[in-house]
Amino acid sequence: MAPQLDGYFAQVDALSDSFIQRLREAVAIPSISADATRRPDVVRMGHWLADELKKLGASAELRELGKQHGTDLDLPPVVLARYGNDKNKRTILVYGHYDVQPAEKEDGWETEPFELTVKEDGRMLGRGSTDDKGPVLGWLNAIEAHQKAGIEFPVNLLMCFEGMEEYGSDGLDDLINAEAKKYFADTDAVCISDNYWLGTERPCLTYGLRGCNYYNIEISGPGADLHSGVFGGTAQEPMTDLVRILGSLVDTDGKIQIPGIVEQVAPVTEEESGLYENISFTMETLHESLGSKTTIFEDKKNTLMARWRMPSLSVHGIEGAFSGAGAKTVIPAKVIGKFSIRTVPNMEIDKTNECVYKYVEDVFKKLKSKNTMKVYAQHCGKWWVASPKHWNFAAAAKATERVWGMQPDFTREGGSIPVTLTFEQATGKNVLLLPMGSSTDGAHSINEKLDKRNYIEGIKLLGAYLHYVAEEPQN
Ligand SMILES: C[C@H](N)C(=O)N[C@@H](Cc1c[nH]cn1)C(=O)O
Ligand SMILES: [Zn+2]
Ligand SMILES: [Zn+2]
Repeated sequence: MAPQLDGYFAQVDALSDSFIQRLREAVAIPSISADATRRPDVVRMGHWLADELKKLGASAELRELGKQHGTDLDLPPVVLARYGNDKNKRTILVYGHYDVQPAEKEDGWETEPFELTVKEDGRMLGRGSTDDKGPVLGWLNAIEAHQKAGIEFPVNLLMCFEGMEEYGSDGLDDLINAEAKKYFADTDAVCISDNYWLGTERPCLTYGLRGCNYYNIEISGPGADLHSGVFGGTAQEPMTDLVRILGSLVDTDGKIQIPGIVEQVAPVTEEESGLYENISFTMETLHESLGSKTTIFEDKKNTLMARWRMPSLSVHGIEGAFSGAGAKTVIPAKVIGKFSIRTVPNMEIDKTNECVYKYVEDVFKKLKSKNTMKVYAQHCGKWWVASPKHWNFAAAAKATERVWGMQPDFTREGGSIPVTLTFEQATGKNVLLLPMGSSTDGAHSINEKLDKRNYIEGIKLLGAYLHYVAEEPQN
């Protein structure tokens, strides 16, 4: 089956240094979507990607999305591209994102975050290496290896790469819905490479994601930041109110304290209960990727369920608060607390928001503070669960066996890719998540990396998947 694959694999190996160089160039562009001052870099990254695609002979265009919600800031463009237009071939739509999370060397990075550093043990450190520049470039590299090996590309490839995924995919839903019957009209299936293996050895195919509702709690009082020696004890402090509210949202064991949240969660079925034991995941691997043994649960089943099919609430930070080294005796005048809830079936965005607003307002009222409080959702994306019983998954499973020599685990993911559900609903086609990186990659964290082995074998996997897609019979 898929006889040309050996030639393709040999070409990927031969081109591996230039594929790493392509990733180095991409990592060097600090395309941080959450930081407005970096917006020109995000835009530059979109242009760089479109140019790389054009050099490979793809037709690529930059689609503007208008202004960022509630601001005067232009959103970065979406890169839409097509490679191949043969009516006798299947058409696969792939999605990825070219924006990254913020990163500063001072956060504790071993290396400069925006300089790809390849270590002797094969770790390729750099912001965006695994999330999601490595996987996005995987598709481009697969095209190039086919061309250089003189092997016919097995499918038509449609590509949609956005620059706001790490900030709620602002504006993308509208574009996907508008293009469903136009640019994406001949899509037969969708593939997204933007998540991770559960461990470091066994690859996986993913059929579910949690959603994410992201909240701000704004508290203000004094007209300006104050000297705590002069005003401490005389003014009510926004920060004091905020930490009391934030501290009331969730307990030490992750139990969400907001009424009406866990009540929405779908009950565990008997069939589902048996699923977890067969997944290759150990608490030791979790400790390795966590960098500590501070887990809430001691066993695999409860841990996987907590990640995949239960909601969680995380407190992320406080805008406006003193957070530097040393000791600053300031009373901040206005602080914004940030937290999010990862949502699961059958939670609803609006119902969850109502529960959060009511709870936060009640807690604030009980504080009897004279300060002003505002709570609102900054962005919300829905959870997604699909059926892995589809030729799209069958092709990916065969490709995994061919490249990695083992069957993949079928997993769900604790993270969120807000547009997955939009693609499924807008195109009416099956969506598959086919990860490249592993559990120790540290996406969103310091020292984010992609192992060279996962990058190079991952490029082989993406190409092999497309060959098996071309061979797979209709369901
Ligand atoms: C799984 C994916 N690589 C990812 O990191 N997604 C982000 C997206 C996001 C940001 N805000 C809300 N969702 C994530 O899961 O945090
Ligand atoms: Zn991310
Ligand atoms: Zn991502």
